[in-house]
Amino acid sequence: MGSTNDVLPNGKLVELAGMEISDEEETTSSLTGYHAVDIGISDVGAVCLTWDNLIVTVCAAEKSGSSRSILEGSTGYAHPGRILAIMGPSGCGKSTLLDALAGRLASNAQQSGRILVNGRNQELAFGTSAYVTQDDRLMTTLTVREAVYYSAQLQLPDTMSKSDKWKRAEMVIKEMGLQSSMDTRIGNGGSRGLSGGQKRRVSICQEILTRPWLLFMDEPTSGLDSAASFHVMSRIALLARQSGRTIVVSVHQPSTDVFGLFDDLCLLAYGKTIYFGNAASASQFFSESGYACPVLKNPADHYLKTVNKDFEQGIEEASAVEAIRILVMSYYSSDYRQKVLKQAAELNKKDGKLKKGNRSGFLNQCVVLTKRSGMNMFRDIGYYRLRLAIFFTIALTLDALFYRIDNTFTSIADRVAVMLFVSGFLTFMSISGFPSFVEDIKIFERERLNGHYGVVAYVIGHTFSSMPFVALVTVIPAVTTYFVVGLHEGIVHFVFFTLNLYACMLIVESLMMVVASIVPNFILGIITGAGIQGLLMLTGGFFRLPDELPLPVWKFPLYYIASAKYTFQGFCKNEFIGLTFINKKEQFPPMITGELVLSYILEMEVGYSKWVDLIIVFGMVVIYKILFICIIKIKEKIVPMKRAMKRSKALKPIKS
Ligand SMILES: Nc1ncnc2c1ncn2[C@@H]1O[C@H](COP(=O)(O)OP(=O)(O)OP(=O)(O)O)[C@@H](O)[C@H]1O
Repeated sequence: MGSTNDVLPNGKLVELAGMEISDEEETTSSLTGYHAVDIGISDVGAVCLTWDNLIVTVCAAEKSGSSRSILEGSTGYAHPGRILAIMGPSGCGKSTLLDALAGRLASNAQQSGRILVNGRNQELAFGTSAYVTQDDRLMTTLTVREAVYYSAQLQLPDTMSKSDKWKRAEMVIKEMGLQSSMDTRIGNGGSRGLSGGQKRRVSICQEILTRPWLLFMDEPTSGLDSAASFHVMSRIALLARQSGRTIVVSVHQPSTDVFGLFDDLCLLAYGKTIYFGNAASASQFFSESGYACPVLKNPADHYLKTVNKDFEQGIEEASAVEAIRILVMSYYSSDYRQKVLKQAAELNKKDGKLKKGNRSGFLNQCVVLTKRSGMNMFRDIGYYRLRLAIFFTIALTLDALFYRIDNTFTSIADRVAVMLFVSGFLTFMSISGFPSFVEDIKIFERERLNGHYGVVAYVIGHTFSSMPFVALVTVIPAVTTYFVVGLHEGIVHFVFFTLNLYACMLIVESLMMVVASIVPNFILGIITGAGIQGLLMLTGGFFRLPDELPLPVWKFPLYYIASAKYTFQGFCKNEFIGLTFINKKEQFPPMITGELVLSYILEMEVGYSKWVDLIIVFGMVVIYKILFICIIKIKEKIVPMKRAMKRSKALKPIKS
């Protein structure tokens, strides 16, 4: 069986995955006798992670309030310079353990027990650790080179030159064996690009760029063949051993070679700890417990097969249940567990505040995010290109239906219809960009949690990158419609019409951003966003005139905060003020001015200029952006606070 010692014989110069590790970089731990880089916690950022009696439960059925146990009192540690592998059958709680350690448990999960980082109860989110999650949230329109290089620009400090960032990006791409796919787009279901295993490696590239001191990886080898798995894991092993990084990985089915790269092993079965300790000693533990690994069999396969009861029935299932029971009991009464407790206690003595890595500056992040987001919007057909084509087609249809409207009484209804359609329906259709935006938000959440950049930089990047595209989907329909339909003549009127339409688009975009921050699911988000839009349009003062709106709720405050009120009002003021309409039917007066149409027929507030309406709408855009930032910040503050409260409760002495 491969072991750490096979790979890194003490006192020898060894070659691992093409790179050298010298004996000077290794010392032997006084406690367990293994080879690890002895890192002085206070000098550098090395991270010792320990956890004690970690219990995680989730609400099984929210109404009944019953909960299900996912982790049942896990105790262990992750040591600088070593790889800890978490193994176990599917659904045994590997990801849950990683999430709990990384401070990322789902909101319906309850956690108790103690997690200490360098001997302290401190949070692990936002830049203090990196986490390669199981789902690869990548910008699918970018090539491998672009994705990793943008990541390098976002994460690596400004003191590093651009060429060095390029070199680092290329180096990690090569380390992950992606050099032949450098210029392939990542792709997704619609546009085929990289394979699942290649995407996995791009995710890893992005997280190891900065050489994080603590790295969590959920199934880093899923989708990879055994050779690729070995190469990927050996690079990660090298990262741990050469520079004292602490690495925790969950793995499903490692080959013998890959298993040989693990230093420590946490073997779980249905939430219970079967074994924790030196990976190489697991074989001995299984033998001592009566489940010896047959000769020439992959030990990882043997361990997993022994404790998997998912596919067994009757007597076989009972034997797996029995094996789990015996192994759990055997482990809890063994020296292996005593060693773990001792090692964890030793690691907890090393007191050190967690340091955030030195990252790229705010301005640089804004510029890089603007460029990256702009490129994504340009390449993603769903973001703006399809919308532009549809808006153009609709603009042509408006031309055909309202071609050169005249100045008669009947044109009043025509003009109102055009204004309503433009301010209502065209902007309503801006919701169609929401799915692309939700994908964007998911990437933001991953990168934000890993501390790549902050929410303000993201909002600035997204806003600036979208502005030219929004301008394009505004100007093209505006030019196509305005003159052919024959709306109010004059360049100033046209400019106002275009600016107001631009503001309409921006406000829907900003509103949808807020919706996405609360409902980050594109089907639920579209329903919610469309509902809010519909509500704001209905109360905007056209479908029911302002004086007819029920006073509570619909008039105060909805009518006054509905952007549709100001956009529609702005369009109508721009259109009607200064025009006179001629009557050709005898029962009506011979003419009526646009001002009278606004104040008596449409009951609009004509006491102030259309420019004020426009400024109010732009002000609302800013308010929505600030609201988005606040929601993200509040979520970021409240979730860790809740966890800290749960943890401090759990810090009460644990009964043995
Ligand atoms: N937030 C949650 N709410 C409800 N159930 C959950 C939650 N998180 C995890 N679980 C359940 O806990 C169990 C363990 O899940 P987890 O993802 O940790 O397993 P795993 O060992 O990583 O599985 P796999 O190897 O298949 O990824 C599963 O049955 C899962 O359905």
